[in-house]
Amino acid sequence: MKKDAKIYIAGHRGLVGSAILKNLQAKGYTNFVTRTHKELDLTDGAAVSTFFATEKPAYVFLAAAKVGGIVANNTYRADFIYDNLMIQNNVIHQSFVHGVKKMMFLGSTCIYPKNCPQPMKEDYLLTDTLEYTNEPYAIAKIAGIKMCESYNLQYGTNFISVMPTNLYGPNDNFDLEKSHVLPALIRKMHLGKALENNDWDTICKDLDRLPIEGVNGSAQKDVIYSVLDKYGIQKNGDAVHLEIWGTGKPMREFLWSEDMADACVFLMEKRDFKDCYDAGTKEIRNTHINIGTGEDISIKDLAQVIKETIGFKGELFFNSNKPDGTMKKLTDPSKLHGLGWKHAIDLEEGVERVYDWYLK
Ligand SMILES: NC(=O)C1=CN([C@@H]2O[C@H](COP(=O)(O)OP(=O)(O)OC[C@H]3O[C@@H](n4cnc5c(N)ncnc54)[C@H](OP(=O)(O)O)[C@@H]3O)[C@@H](O)[C@H]2O)C=CC1
Ligand SMILES: C[C@H]1O[C@H](OP(=O)(O)OP(=O)(O)OC[C@H]2O[C@@H](n3cnc4c(=O)[nH]c(N)nc43)[C@H](O)[C@@H]2O)[C@@H](O)[C@@H](O)C1=O
Repeated sequence: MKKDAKIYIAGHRGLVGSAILKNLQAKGYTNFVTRTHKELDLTDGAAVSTFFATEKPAYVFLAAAKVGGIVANNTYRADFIYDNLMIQNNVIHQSFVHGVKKMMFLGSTCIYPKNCPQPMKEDYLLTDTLEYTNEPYAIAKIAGIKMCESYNLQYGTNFISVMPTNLYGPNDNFDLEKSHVLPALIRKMHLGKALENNDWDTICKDLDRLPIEGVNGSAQKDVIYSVLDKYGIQKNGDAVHLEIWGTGKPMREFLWSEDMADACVFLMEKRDFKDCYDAGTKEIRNTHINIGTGEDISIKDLAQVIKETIGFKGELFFNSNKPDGTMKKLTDPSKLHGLGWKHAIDLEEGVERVYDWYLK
């Protein structure tokens, strides 16, 4: 990529898209085109076609998607499959029509089977059935990989796909019902700590409940107690109890979003679709690449790390009425490591950084 080449980052305000933009800027790239969801709805085929015809980007990072945690995926199943298929179909197809030099499609490690051998190699795609909670999202992501691969084979395009593990960092979604586990636990424990300190100012700021002075009245406090209760944060006497969804036993692998962005830019600069050609078998194999750390942690232990970082002293309880999802999904990142890239930020440091960001 030349430093002045026109680069479209779809989803530039999101967790990953914002980190990709920052990474490219730091590396000296200068020519960006961006649109918010409001300015360009990527599910609208005609609007996407007009956008590509007008802007003619040379490179595209497809980091826009309908994204959410386990409950959001399981609840809004139709939205997750429809929005994601439409967004990626439109962006991939228009990238072909308008001669984009290289496009990167972002998938997810939920493309791998529910009971996949661990750690998960790229080879294990489409070898067994998927985890039910995010099956619609995963099927859209698998379609994205196969769409890139098929356009490359039929039309000679250069579209590459990456499959990131669970990500976290600045500009994440902290919605307590729809977000992923790491931002959800940061926010819940931040609120839990404020509740054990009777810090109503912090609670109100966090819940966007204004005017702040009003909460000293007991009626307002009751409202706040019921909001916190809905999110699994309760006060019994002086003790605060905080709900963790599921059994706490599932294992997850977490990657700092800025490391993820660095890996994306690294691969965009270094990797082409033709690199997937296996000279031995004369086949195109594994057209996607895992992006992960190769290390995982149980949800229970993750909760402990966040608890210690934030300084929340209350008790954690596990609600097994909420889904666990897949019990383990650890990537095998050896293909990426073999190309010369490895992550830099470990989980403890990342949790500290994202909590600092959240406080600011
Ligand atoms: N977060 C994670 O843990 C993981 C994410 N991924 C994948 O990485 C990619 C980026 O995810 P992440 O950054 O977390 O997601 P975010 O939810 O943080 O950001 C998604 C972005 O997509 C944009 N967007 C959503 N729908 C539309 C639409 N219909 N039209 C235009 N823009 C739209 C949003 O725009 P706006 O800001 O304007 O609303 C937002 O900027 C996705 O493909 C996701 O599937 C994969 C594995 C894990
Ligand atoms: C990245 C990946 O993310 C999704 O899959 P997931 O990893 O299962 O998502 P998650 O982060 O929401 O949950 C991880 C684990 O954590 C537990 N858990 C505890 N307490 C909370 C909690 O408070 N919130 C959430 N969300 N989970 C919690 C939760 O029960 C589960 O066992 C995909 O749908 C799909 O989007 C995808 O690709």
